[in-house]
Amino acid sequence: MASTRNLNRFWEWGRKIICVGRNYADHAKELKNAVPAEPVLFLKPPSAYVTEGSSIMVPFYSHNLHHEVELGVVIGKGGTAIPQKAAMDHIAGYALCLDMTARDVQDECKTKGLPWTLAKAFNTSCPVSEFIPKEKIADPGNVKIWLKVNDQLRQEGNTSQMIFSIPFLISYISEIITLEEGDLILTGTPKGVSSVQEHDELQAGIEGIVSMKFRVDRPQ
Ligand SMILES: O=C([O-])CC(=O)C(=O)O
Ligand SMILES: [Mg+2]
Repeated sequence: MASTRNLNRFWEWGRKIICVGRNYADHAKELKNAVPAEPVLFLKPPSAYVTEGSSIMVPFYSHNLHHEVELGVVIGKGGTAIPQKAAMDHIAGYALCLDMTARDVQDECKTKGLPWTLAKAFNTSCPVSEFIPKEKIADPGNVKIWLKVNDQLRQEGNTSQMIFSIPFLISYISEIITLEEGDLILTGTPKGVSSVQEHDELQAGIEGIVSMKFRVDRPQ
């Protein structure tokens, strides 16, 4: 039976957020990481979601919070081991997303060989735009995404630069982690990641499709 829940507010569903790392060679290189032969995956909990009107909070244990602008894919039809040729049928739509990252904490985790949870999964680490129905993006493998901090352009990339395509990612991920309606896949960030401070204003967009604004705050 079709679900009666509204995917327009997919962030309220409490489903998985699966993130792909190092999916743009220029970003892998700027952080001195090898270009991966297989997708790098990590998770954020649904408590990481924040929508426009609320602030991104700097975690109290970090002094180097980075923005990463990414195209998000919202799953409309679940599945396990989805073949690449059927992958696009499982998409309900898209959202512009930020993979907020406590870079100092991530660097420490990398050095110690520890998981990235504290660096990537804290409250407000996943700001999202409004839901973009699938029909509004004819080719998700060719859209321009950008991000400005206080009106200065920091990131600009095209999803055509992804190492692993959206159909490949859906197929690869679903073989390991069953995808469910309402799940979100973050497809990785292009180069230009940088530090944000309390009171900064972040603006990001998918050219011609959507834009969004978030303020950065620090808990008192
Ligand atoms: O922390 C990182 O650089 C990995 C990542 O999320 C990305 O490439 O989007
Ligand atoms: Mg990322």
